[in-house]
Amino acid sequence: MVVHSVNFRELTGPGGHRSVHDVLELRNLSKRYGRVLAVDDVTCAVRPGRVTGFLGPNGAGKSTTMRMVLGLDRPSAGQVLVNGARYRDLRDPLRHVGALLEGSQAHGGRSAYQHLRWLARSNRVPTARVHELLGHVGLGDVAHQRVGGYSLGMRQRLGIAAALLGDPPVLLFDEPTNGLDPAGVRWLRETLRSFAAEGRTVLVSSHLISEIELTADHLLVLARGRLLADAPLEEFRGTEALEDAFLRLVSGR
Ligand SMILES: Nc1ncnc2c1ncn2[C@@H]1O[C@H](COP(=O)(O)OP(=O)(O)OP(=O)(O)O)[C@@H](O)[C@H]1O
Repeated sequence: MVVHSVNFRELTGPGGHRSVHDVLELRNLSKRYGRVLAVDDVTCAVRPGRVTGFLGPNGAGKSTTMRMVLGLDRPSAGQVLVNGARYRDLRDPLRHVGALLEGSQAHGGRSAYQHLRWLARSNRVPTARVHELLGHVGLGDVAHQRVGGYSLGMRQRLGIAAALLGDPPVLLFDEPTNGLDPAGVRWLRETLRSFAAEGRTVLVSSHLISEIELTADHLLVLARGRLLADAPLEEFRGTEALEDAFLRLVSGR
C-alpha cells in the first residue's frame, strides 16, 4: 500500500478555530470501577507543540483516562478540560479533539467513505475533506470497499482519518501503531511529529518504548492509576535507556 507523506496544512480544514492555547488539562481525575481504582487523582496538563507519550503497564489506566477525556467514561472525581471547556460542552467536538481509541471502529458493513462522510456530516465538516483524507492515509483505492474486509492496519488508518476529520487542535491516539506495517509506523511517527510542529496537542499511548523514544518530546507515566512522571523525555531518560528508566520507575525499584 502506498502511503503519502502528508502536510496536513494542505488539506481543507474547517479552519478558523485553532488556538495556540489548546491545552488538555486533567484535574484531580479519578475513576473507580467497583474495587478497582483505575485512575487515581491524576493532575497534569498536556501541552501544544509537542508529542506527549503516555506510558504505563497493562491496566495502568491509560485507556480509561483517554475515554474520560472524550466523555465516554464519567470521572468518579475531578475533571478534564479541553481548552478550558468540558468535552460534552464543546460544539462540534470532532473539531476540537480527534481520537483513535482501541476498539473504536466503523460498522463492518459500511465503506470507509460512508463512515467518514457520516462523521463529517454530523460535525459540519465539508465532504471534500473526506476524499482528501482517504488518499492521505493510503485508503484511496479501497475507500468504497466494506470495512469488514479490511486488515487491522487498514482499520487503523481509517481510525486515524476519522481522528483528523475535524482538523482538531487536540489529538489522542491509543496504541496507534497496532497492526501497522513498518512503512505505516514510520508514516504515523512523521504524522504525529508534524502535528506537534503545527502547534497541536498530541497525546499518544504505546507499549512500544522504542517507538515512543523516536516520537515523543514529553512523557507521562502512569502505573496502577497514579501519575509517576510528567517530564521531558530527555530529562526522564537521563543517561539510561528509556526502557530501563521506565521499567525501574514502574517496578518501584
Ligand atoms: N469498563 C470497565 N469495567 C471494569 N473495570 C475496568 C473497565 N475498564 C477498565 N477497567 C479496569 O481499569 C484498570 C485500567 O484499565 P485501562 O484499560 O484503562 O488500562 P490501560 O493502561 O489502558 O491498559 P492496557 O495497556 O492493557 O491497554 C484495569 O484494572 C481494568 O481492568
